[in-house]
Amino acid sequence: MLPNVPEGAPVLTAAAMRAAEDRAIAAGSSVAALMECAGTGVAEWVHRLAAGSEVLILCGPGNNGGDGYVAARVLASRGVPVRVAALGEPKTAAAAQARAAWSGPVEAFPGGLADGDTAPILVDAVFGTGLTRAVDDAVADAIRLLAGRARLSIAVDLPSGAETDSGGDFGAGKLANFDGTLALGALKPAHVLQPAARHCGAVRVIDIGLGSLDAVLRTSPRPQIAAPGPESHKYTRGMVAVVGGPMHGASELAARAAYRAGAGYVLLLTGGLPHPPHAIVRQRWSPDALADDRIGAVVIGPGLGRDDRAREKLEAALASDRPLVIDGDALHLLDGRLRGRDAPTILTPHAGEFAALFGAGTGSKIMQAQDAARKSGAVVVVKGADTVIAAPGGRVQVAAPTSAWLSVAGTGDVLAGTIGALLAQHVPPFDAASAGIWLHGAAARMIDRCFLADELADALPEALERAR
Ligand SMILES: NC(=O)C1=CN([C@@H]2O[C@H](COP(=O)(O)OP(=O)(O)OC[C@H]3O[C@@H](n4cnc5c(N)ncnc54)[C@H](O)[C@@H]3O)[C@@H](O)[C@H]2O)[C@@H](O)CC1
Ligand SMILES: [K+]
Repeated sequence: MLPNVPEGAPVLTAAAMRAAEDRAIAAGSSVAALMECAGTGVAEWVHRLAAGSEVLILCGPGNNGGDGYVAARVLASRGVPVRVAALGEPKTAAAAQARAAWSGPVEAFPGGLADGDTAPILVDAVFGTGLTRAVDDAVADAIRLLAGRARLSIAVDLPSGAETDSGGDFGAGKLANFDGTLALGALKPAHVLQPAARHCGAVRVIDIGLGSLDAVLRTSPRPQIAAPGPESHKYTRGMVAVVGGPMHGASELAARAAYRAGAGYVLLLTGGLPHPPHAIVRQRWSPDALADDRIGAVVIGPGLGRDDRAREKLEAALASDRPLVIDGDALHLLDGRLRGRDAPTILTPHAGEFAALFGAGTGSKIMQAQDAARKSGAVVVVKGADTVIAAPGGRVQVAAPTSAWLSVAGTGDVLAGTIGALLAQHVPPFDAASAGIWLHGAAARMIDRCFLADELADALPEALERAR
């Protein structure tokens, strides 16, 4: 049930890590001291997890390899059987010092390891944040093979071959799958962005003495959502209007999710005959349908359609001064029409909708989301297995990876309704988006597999129970 990366944690790029390292050194530390901390921290985790089994540590030529030599020395001093295999001699002074302090043999990697060789515990300290180009095929293949054969595989800082800042895979499909990754000092984008994130396994951060870290990017925190009090009534709990269209199911799901996420009153503007759940108030759409100033948020897009009538509804929603969640079909009709809108606006595109709206951008998903938020003036939620939330002012979060079972029809509609409920309760838009994604992810993890979007909506109250 635990998310596999720490919540609310700073995420630093390779350059930001180097800057933090420089600050620590200026304050009296040294690369060797940081490496000693890192390697000792790795050894402590491995010692605990290895439970006496033999450990094979693969060391690269840079400081990631240096961490590996330190870990080997510390593990051996604690009586753990350790083997070290290295990709050449160390190229940095700190790594050479760590290598010199390792008194055991060093096997050649990958060539020196006999075919079929392995150890129950495999530690990858080949490359970390210093990797700037693709890893040789023979090296990538050997890491993948050894990690696959091991009972437990652990990456030091990053799976070797991961691109630190974009979460890309330098090896183009050759990254090994690890059971765990020990992030040194702080998370990096590759721990949360795909495809690298899925290769990390459970990520834990090791404190290496860098002090407090200031980062623009963080993982989404667990939200704190207050329960209603004695003074609450249906309108203070938040009134959500869902503007529907020809695909009734989608707007029904958004409306249901809004209630399940705590809204006090949900109005579904599609019309039609009454049917369960009767708590959803169904009305026909009219141009002045959004004039009720008790409406705290409008959700538009799920099941809206893309015809002239849909355009007319979107036009009215954009012209209103209500906070808006714009999703699905409505994103396809936007055409840059957000300019000049003062009320809070949240856009929730998936990758395809994002590209259609903002074009095929360059840079990491994080940078593209920040750019889109700046250009549109809206909070932009770029959905996916690595959902990024960006605000126009530059604030940005990545949600912890959640259940891949969310890849089913209707879950996006549930998310739009969930965010709508929080927005209607006057949660600021960035926080509403962040908390909505957290609730949605937590609900998915709780119901586990093969769920219907309706069931996801119905699991939101249990997720809310954990958001206190
Ligand atoms: N930044 C920090 O604060 C700290 C970093 N530490 C460790 O240092 C790592 C970064 O160390 P480095 O910058 O030395 O870099 P790495 O150890 O990640 O790798 C760089 C080395 O690999 C070589 N290299 C790069 N791409 C290659 C390729 N495709 N094929 C073959 N060789 C390649 C480089 O020439 C260099 O020798 C971190 O990931 C972490 O493990 C820790 O030791 C201590 C503190
Ligand atoms: K590594």
